[in-house]
Amino acid sequence: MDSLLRKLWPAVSAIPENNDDEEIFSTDYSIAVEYGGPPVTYDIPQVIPVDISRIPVAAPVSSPSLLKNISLPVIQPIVKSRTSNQKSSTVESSVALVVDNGYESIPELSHGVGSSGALGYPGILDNSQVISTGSGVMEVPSDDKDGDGSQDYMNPTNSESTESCLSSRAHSSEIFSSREDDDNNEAPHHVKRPSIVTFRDPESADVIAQEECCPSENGRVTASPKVERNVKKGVCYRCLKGSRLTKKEVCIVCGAKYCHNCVLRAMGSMPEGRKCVTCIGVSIDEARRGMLGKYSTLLKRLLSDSEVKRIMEAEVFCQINQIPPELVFVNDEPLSQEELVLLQNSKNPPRNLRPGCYWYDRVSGFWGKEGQKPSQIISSQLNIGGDIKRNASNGNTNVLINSREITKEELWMLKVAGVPCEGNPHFWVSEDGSIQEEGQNNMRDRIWDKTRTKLVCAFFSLPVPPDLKNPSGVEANGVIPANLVQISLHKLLLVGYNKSGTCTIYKQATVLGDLEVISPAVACEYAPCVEELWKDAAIQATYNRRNELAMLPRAATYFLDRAVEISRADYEPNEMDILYAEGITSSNSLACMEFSFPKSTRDDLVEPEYQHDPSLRYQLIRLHPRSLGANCKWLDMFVDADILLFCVALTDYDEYSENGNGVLTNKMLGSKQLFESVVTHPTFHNKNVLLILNKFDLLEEKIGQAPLTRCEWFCDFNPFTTQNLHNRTNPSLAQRAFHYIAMKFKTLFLSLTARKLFVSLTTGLENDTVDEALRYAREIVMWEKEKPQSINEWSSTDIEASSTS
Ligand SMILES: Nc1nc2c(ncn2[C@@H]2O[C@H](COP(=O)(O)OP(=O)(O)OP(=O)(O)O)[C@@H](O)[C@H]2O)c(=O)[nH]1
Ligand SMILES: [Mg+2]
Repeated sequence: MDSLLRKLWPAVSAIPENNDDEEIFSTDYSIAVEYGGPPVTYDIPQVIPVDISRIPVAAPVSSPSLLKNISLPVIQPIVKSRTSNQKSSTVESSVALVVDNGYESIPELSHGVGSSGALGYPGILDNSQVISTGSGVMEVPSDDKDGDGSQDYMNPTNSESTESCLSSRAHSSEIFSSREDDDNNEAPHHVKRPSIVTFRDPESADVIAQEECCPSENGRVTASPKVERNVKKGVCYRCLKGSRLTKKEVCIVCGAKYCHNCVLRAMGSMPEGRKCVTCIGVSIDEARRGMLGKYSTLLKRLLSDSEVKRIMEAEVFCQINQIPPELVFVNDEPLSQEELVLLQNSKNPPRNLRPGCYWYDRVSGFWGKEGQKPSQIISSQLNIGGDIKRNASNGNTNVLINSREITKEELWMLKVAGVPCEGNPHFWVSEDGSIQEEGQNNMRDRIWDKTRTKLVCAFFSLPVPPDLKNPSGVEANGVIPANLVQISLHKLLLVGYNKSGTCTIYKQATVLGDLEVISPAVACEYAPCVEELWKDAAIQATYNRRNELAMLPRAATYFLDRAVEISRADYEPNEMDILYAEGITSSNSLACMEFSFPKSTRDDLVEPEYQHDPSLRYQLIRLHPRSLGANCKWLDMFVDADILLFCVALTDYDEYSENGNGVLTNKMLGSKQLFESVVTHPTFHNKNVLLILNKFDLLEEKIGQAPLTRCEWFCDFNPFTTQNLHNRTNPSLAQRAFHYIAMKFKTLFLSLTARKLFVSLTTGLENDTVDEALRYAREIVMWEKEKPQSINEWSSTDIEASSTS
């Protein structure tokens, strides 16, 4: 209820910033490793068979612009040998075809053992075919009739025409052979194995892409090529030029990024969408599934609309890019192809389905990620997956719905719907929301019939039946009635020690031109709900005892008396309203505002899944530490927060605050203590935390006069030994101090939670820095949503934050 009331309060604003030079900040490639689930395990077969029919055939290249850019192919099998003194079952040699695409000079093969020689090829290609043969063991594919290590489709006699060669091979590559040398002649299973294939872009002498291959039962190559980042961050993976600011297109398989000049050369005609030619025929990286079909401005600049459309269609619909059914687990069982088709073609299929573990209540249609509350109500009665388990959503309420123990949020929803939940009942809920207690005959009202149920669902991000969002089934002018739309909010909870700057950050956010504050629209949407809520007897009884509510700001009563009037669309604040609003939102307990990120030029710098999405809304909730209550008990209210933003003033190290008993506490130690209490609170178990180190401008002024060692926690700070400042040649004392403090918090966080802490640097008085920090928070939230769940068959991707430059 408290959160409902909070929602009614007027909003204000905020800001953070981001230091992008340090690895600990926005661009932190180790994130993927840390959050990427259990180690990936692969079974590597002794020989990966070659099936020429699987080599993708590109659509005919009809476009002059494509022809101009992709030119002609060079296909290079590379033999990679490994020393035999590696552990048993290492790969002795492996061969891959690498396709180049130019008339340009033939690169040297600095990797791989072997000699190179020309291959026959018609006309212009005669001298541009290079094949290297290995001294290691090399399996000659059955198609290789001449035994030269190449497949004979490259032979002129097998080529129908130059153009068909171009269209089918300029964009294709295939692993055609590999062999393992195992002491026992037997490959051990479920061990992480060395990469068996090295792909190499002949023009990028320093860029190596490695692939871990796993042909699955259905013949699909579920390999996850990985690009070794032995190049400078931000540069193009082909020409090695540019910076993070250079617009780039990303391969949906291996994550290689190519600049404007190289993208078409590296990706060819893209018969399966945006993949390096060496990645064609390989399943996409599941962490990039969200990118499918979302093209970038870079592509649009290079190609015509129809070409972009064709590529995007291929990317979305081609077989190899579809979700592998065996990677979708429903109630602990992997789906078959038929079950996946059934699920995806049902009337209400899961949105954005990704490989992962889900639970499905086929009686009510509730659907969610394993261990989490329901996220959607999909079609019921689908015969897919196994039987639902009691602990499917990790509920701990002793209340069951259709044999599943429900979560705390669902219990609140039932209570608001007027369902008595005493005595650990087991309810049966059908698709239309009719609810019945087990062993009782009395069928209750449908839980969705009450407006307040929908309101609670919106607040706790619980799903409502799709029909409720549009009962008529017809969209009036394409617009769904606003008050019935379930709002999907990402909640950012901002907490910090006294005077750390949370209030300033919050206010910066509401004046910040980079955010679209959408509170007025929200107020209109919720007007009918507010009215119903305000009339509710329980609310009125609570409100009548407002003198006992220490957390309720006095000024709030001014507005709550007029809650209905204020929530109306035609409400206009008078001067008194504006004055009182200031009293609510300044430093008092709690304030929240909703916003979205408008499209920004910076979007072009990041991968599509992190770009502008107008349908996504964010809520910034600023909570004062004195509102946390004993043992931070009020943090329970924020169980649905997506991320915690913890603000620390960098200047606190030599400042003291006095408690009610006159005891002085070092503010940095006070901040540390609050940090420990908040991040170890069960509410934030497994939630991401972004540490905002604020007041950097003041630190720069102060650090010269007041050494950091004045705080006992920082007693070992030695500005001359602080490492890890990467390429920064001459960091200032303040920068060293900041880095040191960040590391202290990171180490502390790791010791408390065994997780990784994200860090951002702000000067709360500067808009840009707050904007950067909020965008960084968004990326962390999005990444968390996108990342595949704990299945071992693929690796998660890294993120490159938009805020880096
Ligand atoms: N120079 C500078 N001043 C800042 C910065 N951030 C906040 N301040 C100032 O620090 C003081 C405290 O900031 P608040 O935003 O009120 O801090 P708070 O976290 O809301 O703390 P409470 O007042 O206890 O609620 C204010 O005077 C701000 O103007 C910053 O980055 N640089
Ligand atoms: Mg304040």
